[in-house]
Amino acid sequence: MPKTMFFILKRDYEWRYEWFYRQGLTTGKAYVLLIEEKIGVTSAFVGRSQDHKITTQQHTIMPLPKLIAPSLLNSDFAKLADTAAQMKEFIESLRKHTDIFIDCHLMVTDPARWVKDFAKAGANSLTFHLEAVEDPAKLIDLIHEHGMKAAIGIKPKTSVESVVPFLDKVDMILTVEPGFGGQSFMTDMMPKVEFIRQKKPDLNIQVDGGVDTKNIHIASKAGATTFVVGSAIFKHPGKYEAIVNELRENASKL
Ligand SMILES: O=C(CO)[C@@H](O)[C@H](O)COP(=O)(O)O
Repeated sequence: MPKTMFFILKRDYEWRYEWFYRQGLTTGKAYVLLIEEKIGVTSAFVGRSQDHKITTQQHTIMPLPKLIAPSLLNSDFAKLADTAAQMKEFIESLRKHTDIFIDCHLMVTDPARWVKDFAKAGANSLTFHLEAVEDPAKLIDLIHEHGMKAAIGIKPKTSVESVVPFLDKVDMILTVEPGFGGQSFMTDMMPKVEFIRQKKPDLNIQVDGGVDTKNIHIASKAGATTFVVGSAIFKHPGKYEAIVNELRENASKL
């Protein structure tokens, strides 16, 4: 029996076509019907023709949420931990008080050395720098084996193409020069975000460095979904919640 050809037109970040085939159905010309965006939910109607009769199915595609990730690097807490070992202890003590998702950005030369310790300490995700490891795929597997998500950070001068082989296995972070907070937001890094978003419409892409209420929409429009924010939050003691809410609101304004 010939095949039926389907395709889905999804408008989450960019219009994109997914072609897939099903065995055993009549070959027909596929139609894409209206995409509806209602209350942040995109519905794709997949049309197909079979024996010259068009039927449709509605698929609901939830766009990725926009997440604010406060970075403790530039906060009073950070004074407690200026080495990976101290950071591990800090995570252990933090974990006793909260079940919040903790993403540890390991700006260290031998991240593999810390995987087991940070998993035991209660980290949910480890971000390592592509520039710091010989075999990123092996480290990603090690992080996954310890029950954590894996993310790759790349420095401004590192080409975005260098992470393409790993995009199926990680979240992604694009960052300023690693190691310290308070740097300026790098608008010229946004084409990297757009490049990855085009390749991976459903990948969580983090932007880190100088993000604040005035520029977060730039990163969001480029396709970022998680925003690492340090100074813009922690330089306003007592106003954290209001700032995080404003960040989240501005990230959603596209
Ligand atoms: O993690 C890094 C650099 O490695 C910093 O970019 C911060 O964590 C974010 O700091 P701010 O720029 O928001 O102060």
